[in-house]
Amino acid sequence: MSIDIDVTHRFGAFRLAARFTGGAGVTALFGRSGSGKTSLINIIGGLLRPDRGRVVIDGVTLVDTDRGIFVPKHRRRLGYVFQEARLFPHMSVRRNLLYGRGFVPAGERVAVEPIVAMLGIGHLLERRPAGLSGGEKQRVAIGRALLASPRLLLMDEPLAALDESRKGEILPYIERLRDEMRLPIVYVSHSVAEVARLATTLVVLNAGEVAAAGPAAEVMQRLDLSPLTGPEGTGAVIDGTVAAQDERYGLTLVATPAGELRIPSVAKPVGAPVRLHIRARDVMLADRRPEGLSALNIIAGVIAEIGSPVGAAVEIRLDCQGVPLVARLTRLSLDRLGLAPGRTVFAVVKAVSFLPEEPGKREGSAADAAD
Ligand SMILES: Nc1ncnc2c1ncn2[C@@H]1O[C@H](COP(=O)(O)OP(=O)(O)OP(=O)(O)O)[C@@H](O)[C@H]1O
Repeated sequence: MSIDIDVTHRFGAFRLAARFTGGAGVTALFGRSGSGKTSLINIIGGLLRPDRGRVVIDGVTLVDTDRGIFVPKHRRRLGYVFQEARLFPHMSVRRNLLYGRGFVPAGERVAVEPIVAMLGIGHLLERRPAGLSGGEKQRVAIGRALLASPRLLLMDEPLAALDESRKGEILPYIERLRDEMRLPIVYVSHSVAEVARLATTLVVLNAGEVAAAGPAAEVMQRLDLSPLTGPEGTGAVIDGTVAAQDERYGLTLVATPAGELRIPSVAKPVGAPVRLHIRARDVMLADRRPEGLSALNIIAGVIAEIGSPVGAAVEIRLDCQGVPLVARLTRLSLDRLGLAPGRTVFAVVKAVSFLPEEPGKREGSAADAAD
């Protein structure tokens, strides 16, 4: 699977000039409001015809302005999920689901039952959209998109209209599309927590241009991007696997190349992949291995980079056996500890800082009072 985009488009004073490649998994388009995310996903979906450029999905050219190619949207075999579910109010959930399927050639239709089961919407089939919760509507919208047998799913802020607990309800389903159905997804978001959890490839947009694009873990740790992600956004993404469950204390041990980390329990079997997002503000540094701390995770690492100070704060990127970690300290602490690139330090991360299964709650500080 490959996504190959190189387009320019002008709306008055705004100029979109974006070039990036994506592949399997989730390609997240991330950026502030007005950075061009929706314009870009609309160009991929065929809702917007770019002034110039090319859109090639899996070797199939959908747009090539030089060659006069513009495949209309209904012939692109793409699924679209918007911020609002946009279901037909007069139709039952079942008829909504089957709507897009009618346009798919008989031999290429996917079975309805597994998708209904995967999204947990079997009990809703005879209901009308008006009676459904926001999260249920979005699951139906995802089902309708999947039943159109798309080769790529486009999701434009699919969680933005939902409250925090509904977001947490939908995210595991999107992960299942990515991991079990292996459906490539282009996902627009301005939420760092969502991107950290879902993205395989991360494309950061700024004022219509691509500021960075690449594997999510690599892009997330870049200190030079923190003006775009905001102080809440900087952090590291670590991919690990479940090593053990500590049921007595409600913790999960996650194996990473930097060592085992303890996080609040996740309901996954031993060996299952787990992605951890550790925000820079949740990481403290010590110049020797601390003792007698309540924090459960102490990770040794070497200072790889010290970012440019912003006000009192400075961000520091560590290399912990190949695993990145970003810490935000005051400039005062940096000087007091005499930190410099190449020095070995110990990062202290409270177990509750991880909360990998509930990214919606990560935005706040609900967990900050505990260890
Ligand atoms: N149809 C249009 N006509 C004129 N200007 C437009 C049109 N669509 C988008 N724009 C402008 O293009 C810029 C990028 O908009 P776009 O919706 O792509 O950004 P975005 O990153 O998706 O923002 P948001 O997160 O707020 O949805 C904005 O300045 C917007 O006002």
